[in-house]
Amino acid sequence: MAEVVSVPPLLSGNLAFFFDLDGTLAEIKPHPDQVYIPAAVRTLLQKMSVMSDGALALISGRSMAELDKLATPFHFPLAGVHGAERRDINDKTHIVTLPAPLVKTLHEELSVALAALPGTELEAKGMAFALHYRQAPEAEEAIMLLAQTLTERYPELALQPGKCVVELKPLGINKGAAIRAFMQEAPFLGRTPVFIGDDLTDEAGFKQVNALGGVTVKVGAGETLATYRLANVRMVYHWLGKLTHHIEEQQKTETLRGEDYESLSGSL
Ligand SMILES: O=P(O)(O)OC[C@H]1O[C@H](O[C@H]2O[C@H](CO)[C@@H](O)[C@H](O)[C@H]2O)[C@H](O)[C@@H](O)[C@@H]1O
Repeated sequence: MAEVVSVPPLLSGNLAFFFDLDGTLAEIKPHPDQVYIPAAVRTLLQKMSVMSDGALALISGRSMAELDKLATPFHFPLAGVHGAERRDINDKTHIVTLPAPLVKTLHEELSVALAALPGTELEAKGMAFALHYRQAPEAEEAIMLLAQTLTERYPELALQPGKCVVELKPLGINKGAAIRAFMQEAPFLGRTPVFIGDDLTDEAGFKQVNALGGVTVKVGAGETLATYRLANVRMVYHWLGKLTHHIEEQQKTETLRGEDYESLSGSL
């Protein structure tokens, strides 16, 4: 386990940015529908995307449809549902599905089971299901047992715990694999990956980015494989603001140096 020492430095070089959403770019809310990314932060993300030639992607447990709504009016490369859905820089989608009969059976079975646990909520995402218990913390054990039973019964499934949620997702799907896929393609290829996340689902991303020699940042408390830490979502916004300014200044300096070089070569 890497020792988490400090806030991340202001980074330089050719960077590729990967951002988790809930708990990183947006504050955790009582209900998933209440979440938003402040307009100023969305604009900052677009600016960072332009500065990195488009090498910025959102990597989330949410569906891509939800990510697009939350990022509006901007359109970023995306990995949704922990990587089961991916939209690359050319808008090509890469989707991992579960067999339709299994999705139907799971939907029916989970709907009945959660109806018997007041305050819990089922979020159906096509190839994955989130079993929320934020409004019913007393149901945590029952939810976990239900998810474990289903993953044992259906080997196509994997269990993904999170903040007041347990998810069922296709086996082999994780954020690390999604980041690896992006890093094999332009404009991400050859850049240094930076990944910021807050939850257990982000650990696979941290592991992958560490292996690629990148920069990993955990938001909030808890054990992690990330190298750096930011205390909360507000600190993420603050750091992103400073980093964007820093990169902008660096790029201005490089442009000026390039112009100096051109005028010097012209006068020779
Ligand atoms: O990978 P992420 O972008 O962090 O998405 C993880 C899950 O986020 C959502 O649930 C979580 O956030 C909700 C809103 O703050 C909160 O009410 C809930 O308790 C959290 O578990 C989302 O609903 C899930 O689909 C995502 O997988």
